[in-house]
Formats: sequence, C-alpha cells, structure tokens
Amino acid sequence: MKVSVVGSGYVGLVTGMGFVKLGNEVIFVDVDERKVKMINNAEPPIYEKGLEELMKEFRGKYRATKDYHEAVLNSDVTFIAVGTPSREDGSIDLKYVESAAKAIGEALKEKDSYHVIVVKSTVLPGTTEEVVKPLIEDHSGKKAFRDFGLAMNPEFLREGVALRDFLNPDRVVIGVQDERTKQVLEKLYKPIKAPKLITDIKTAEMIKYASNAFLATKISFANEIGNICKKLGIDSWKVFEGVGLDHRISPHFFRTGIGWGGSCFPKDVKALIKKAEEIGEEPLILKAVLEVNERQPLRLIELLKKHVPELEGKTVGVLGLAFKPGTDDVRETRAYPIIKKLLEEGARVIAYDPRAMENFRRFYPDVGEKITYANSSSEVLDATDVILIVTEWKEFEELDYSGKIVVDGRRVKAAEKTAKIYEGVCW
Ligand SMILES: NC(=O)C1=CN([C@@H]2O[C@H](COP(=O)(O)OP(=O)(O)OC[C@H]3O[C@@H](n4cnc5c(N)ncnc54)[C@H](O)[C@@H]3O)[C@@H](O)[C@H]2O)C=CC1
Ligand SMILES: O=C(O)[C@H]1O[C@H](OP(=O)(O)OP(=O)(O)OC[C@H]2O[C@@H](n3ccc(=O)[nH]c3=O)[C@H](O)[C@@H]2O)[C@H](O)[C@@H](O)[C@@H]1O
Repeated sequence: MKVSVVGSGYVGLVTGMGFVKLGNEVIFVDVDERKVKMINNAEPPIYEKGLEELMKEFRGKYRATKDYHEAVLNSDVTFIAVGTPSREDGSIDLKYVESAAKAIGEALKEKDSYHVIVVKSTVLPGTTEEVVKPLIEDHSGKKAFRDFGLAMNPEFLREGVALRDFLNPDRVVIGVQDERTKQVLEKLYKPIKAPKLITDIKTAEMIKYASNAFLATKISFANEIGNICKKLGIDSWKVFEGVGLDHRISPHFFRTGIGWGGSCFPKDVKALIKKAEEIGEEPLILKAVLEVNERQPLRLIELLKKHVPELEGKTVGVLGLAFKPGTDDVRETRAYPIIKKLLEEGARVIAYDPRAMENFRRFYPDVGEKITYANSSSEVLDATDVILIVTEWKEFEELDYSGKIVVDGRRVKAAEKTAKIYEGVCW
C-alpha cells in the first residue's frame, strides 16, 4: 500500500519505517526542512535503536517532503502523527493537528479517488470527529465517510524500543465508523500478529489516555509505597516482585525510582485532568498521580543532603540526562528538576549522558548552559566523589564506584555493590 505520514518525529518516523518494513511505500511529510533532508539522506533525525539500519536497508522505498500535495496525491492513506503538547495550563494544544488537517484537506481537493486519513497522534476523545473531520471537510469540500475515510489509531510504542514495539505490539486499536476505512486499516495491519480491537473513534481515543494514565498511576503508586518502604528499611523492588506475582497485577512497570518523565505521560495525564474538569468531573486519583511524580525526583537531593549537608561549592556528578535509557529524548526528564535544585543550592554540576547531552543543553538552556558536560561517565567519576544516578544507562553498570557517595534514582547494581556510601531512593 502507499502510505503517507504527516509529522516525522518519534512516532511518525518509526511507524512509517515500520510500514516500509512490512512492504509498503511511505512518503513522510514534515514542516522541518532539516528532518526532511536527513530522512532523504537515510539519516534518522532522532536516535532510536535499529532505525538507521532500517533506513539504509530500505532506501528508495520511502522519501520525505514538505509538500502535502505530493504526499496525499501519491498515497492511499495518510497518518497524522504530529505532536500534541500541553499548553501552559496543562490542556492539550491542537495547533499542529489542526494545521495538518487543514493542509491535508487542501491537498484532498485535488484528489478524485477515495483517501483514508488516520489520526495517530494522541488526542482527547471527540477530537477526530469534532476538530479534524470538520477541518478536512471545510478545506477539501468533501464529505467524511463518503468521499474520504477517517479513523483513529492510537500508538502504544515506547521510545528506546520503538521499532520493536511497533512491529510486535500487545494490541492494535482501530477506531472507525465506516466499513471501507476499516478494511484499509485491517489490510495495512494484517502482517502484524497481535489482537486487533475495532472500536468507534472516540473509544479508540480514550483507550490511549486510559492506558497512559494507568501506567503513570502504576508507577506513582509504586513510588508512594516505595517511599514508605524506604522509611521502614524495606526494599520496595522485592515488595513489587512479590506483588507482581499476582496475575491480576503483573510484575511489569513496577520499578520504583524518581518517577516518570518523557513526552507523553506528563502531558497526557494533564490533558485528561483538564478535560475531566471541563466536563464537571474531579479526577482525584489523576491529580495525586501527578503530584507524587512531581515530588519524587527531589527525594534524591534530600537523600544526598543526609551525606553532604552543605552543597554550596560542591561538585556533584550527574549520570544520565535522558528521560529513560535508549533515547536522546529529554522531554520532562527528571534530570531537569534535580539539576535545577542542585544549582539553586550552589552546587557545581558535571553531567554525562551517552545520547542526550546536546538535547539537554538545547531544551533547558536555563540550567543546560550552567553545567559542565563530561566526555564519558568515567570522567564524571574522576571529577568528583559525589554522584547522582538519574538514568539507568547500561554502561553505568560497568563503572567502579569505589570511594564514592552514590545516591541512585534508578537502581544501578554496580553502584549498590561498590560505592563507599550508597542510598537508593526507594530501597
Ligand atoms: N513519543 C512517543 O513515544 C509517543 C508519542 N505518541 C503521540 O504521537 C504524537 C507525536 O509524538 P512525537 O512523535 O513524540 O512528536 P515529535 O515532536 O517527535 O514529532 C512531531 C513532528 O511533527 C512535525 N510537525 C509539526 N507540525 C507539522 C505539520 N503541520 N505538518 C507536518 N509536520 C509537522 C514536527 O516538525 C515534528 O517532526 C503525539 O500526539 C504523542 O502524544 C504516541 C505514542 C508514543
Ligand atoms: O504515549 C506514549 O508516548 C508512550 O508513553 C510511554 O512510553 P515512553 O514514555 O516512551 O517510556 P516508558 O518506558 O513508558 O517510560 C516512561 C517513564 O516512566 C519511567 N518508569 C517506567 C517504568 C517503571 O517501572 N518505572 C518508571 O519509573 C521511565 O523511567 C520513564 O521516565 C508508554 O509506555 C507507551 O506505551 C506510550 O506509547
């Protein structure tokens, strides 16, 4: 099938390349000239395991453009995978989805054959039918479900293992209204071996929010119990190993630590809270989930102060800046509030991350410009005896922490074994 993907970021590029691997031809659309050029040179603009190899292997089966007409006229189905960030007040900002819908509508005006448009971006229930559909109709002069198809197909991939997740998902959710669109999506996803759940459009939108909200809740819950465990001298990882053996609960996604970051949990939980309030509901659990998560990273500093009461003038080494290992993404990384606090307390910070240093400096110039970046993790260890572990990159397991004071937010076993003084945040 011929597929176009609007928005070539983490989700757009990975799902598009996934469709290429499954035998389709893909045209990527992005407003960012740099990304378009890089994709056309088979260079991934983001770091994601296996992506570069796939782009090199399938050169010629995909291309990128800034031109919506080129993409829509030369494909049968268009996915919208642009960002849906939070506004200042936490509500969802649909400006990228809206401009994509308008531009697709304009391009569709010139197309006679049936075209399917699929919203893959995470959007609140009602958005596809109440925002995207009228914009496409107005700008194309065509009627949804008669002249063009419309669907919502949420994405559940995780960064760092994104390609693997896309190709081997736990499930595929397809929110549709008309039979023709359903058939197109069933055909496209046929090679993927996973349960396929067909729903109406707004149910598909809600499945995505409920999934992310539940996962965020699971971690905040674990961290709350973990904080209690810490005070009681109990290892919360052992506790959740025991809890997870109950098949109704599952052992996955129960790692206590300094909380969840990333581009999605924070913004999706906030957007759902805002939506609930707008319709007269008070989402008590979701608010607590957020609050626990906001406090969690600063526990690392409290624990550090037990051993280094005065941070003024001290050099603190920070291992890890990405919001999780395996990615260069720093959106909502727990490293930001931690480093900000260290600087406020007058500490000097030397940091290292195998992938995310450039992004950290660029995304958070207020603190990113004030810290020193090391060339390797051992350079951090050479520079200071006080170490905070923020992201559990595998290579941090290879280090010798002898003689160091280590406060660990993610549980790096080598540090636990070798450090002079070791504090785990919830163990
Ligand atoms: N990052 C992730 O792991 C996951 C993200 N999602 C959802 O997928 C959506 C996209 O997220 P990411 O890929 O992380 O965002 P991203 O920010 O990495 O990529 C978005 C891309 O869209 C481009 N763009 C913006 N406006 C455009 C327009 N009008 N036309 C063409 N391109 C445009 C941007 O230049 C950028 O390259 C969001 O709704 C997110 O919630 C869903 C599952 C996983
Ligand atoms: O909608 C999205 O964008 C995606 O959000 C998450 O994926 P992602 O943010 O890439 O990463 P996760 O592996 O879920 O980790 C999120 C955060 O939670 C933290 N985490 C994760 C697991 C855990 O047990 N404990 C924990 O603290 C990680 O360190 C990280 O900061 C979801 O796992 C995906 O299913 C979803 O598609």
